[in-house]
Amino acid sequence: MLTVSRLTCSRDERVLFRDLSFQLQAGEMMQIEGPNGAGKTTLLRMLAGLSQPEEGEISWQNVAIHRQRDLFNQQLLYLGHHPGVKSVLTPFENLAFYMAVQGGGEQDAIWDALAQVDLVGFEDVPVAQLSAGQQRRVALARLWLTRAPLWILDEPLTAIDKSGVAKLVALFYRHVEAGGMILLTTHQDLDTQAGKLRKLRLPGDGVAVC
Ligand SMILES: Nc1ncnc2c1ncn2[C@@H]1O[C@H](COP(=O)(O)OP(=O)(O)OP(=O)(O)O)[C@@H](O)[C@H]1O
Repeated sequence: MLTVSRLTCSRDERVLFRDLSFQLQAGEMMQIEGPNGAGKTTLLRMLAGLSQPEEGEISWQNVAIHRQRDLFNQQLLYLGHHPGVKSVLTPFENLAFYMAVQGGGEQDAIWDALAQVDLVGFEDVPVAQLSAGQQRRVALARLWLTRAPLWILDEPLTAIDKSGVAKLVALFYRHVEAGGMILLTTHQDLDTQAGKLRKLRLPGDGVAVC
């Protein structure tokens, strides 16, 4: 369970959110909504432990995340705006590296992940030579490899074509149905399984609405 207690954040003297509190339980997916500049990325980075809140606390399984940094990082998959893959390596090498960091696994799993994101045939091409959408797909392929229960995904559907989006959204719902947790931002409509998606709106004026 991820617990957010009374988080406050301002940028350039503008309050993005104030006293923000919520819990995300196993089996839940929450979409952070709001206009450009409302603070969605800022909030997700904070929840991933990449920046500190001015006030408030973030806990994972009832322990503050800054007190269990390594454990929290093992339980988390964070995908930010940038693909976060090494551009001189190939898709296969990037995913093999990710598997090794996770503690190893079968090569078949890498081929399966490459197939899921339609990159079979491009596995040996340096990432720098792939299109923007393909580079994004290399990063997203980690979702098929990870064992982390908590996914924090900033605009995961950006630059992805229609069939890719459908596959990803199906994976998101499978992950939460299996007891995982997802916090994500997207400007796309995810209401394919209404009732299973919680929403948090950041209007950008400091008053968030759950
Ligand atoms: N490192 C920073 N220093 C100063 N201001 C920042 C910093 N990062 C973000 N901001 C400001 O904080 C506000 C919120 O930015 P953020 O990227 O969180 O918005 P967002 O809701 O994710 O927007 P978008 O939908 O455009 O991605 C913006 O006004 C931005 O200029």
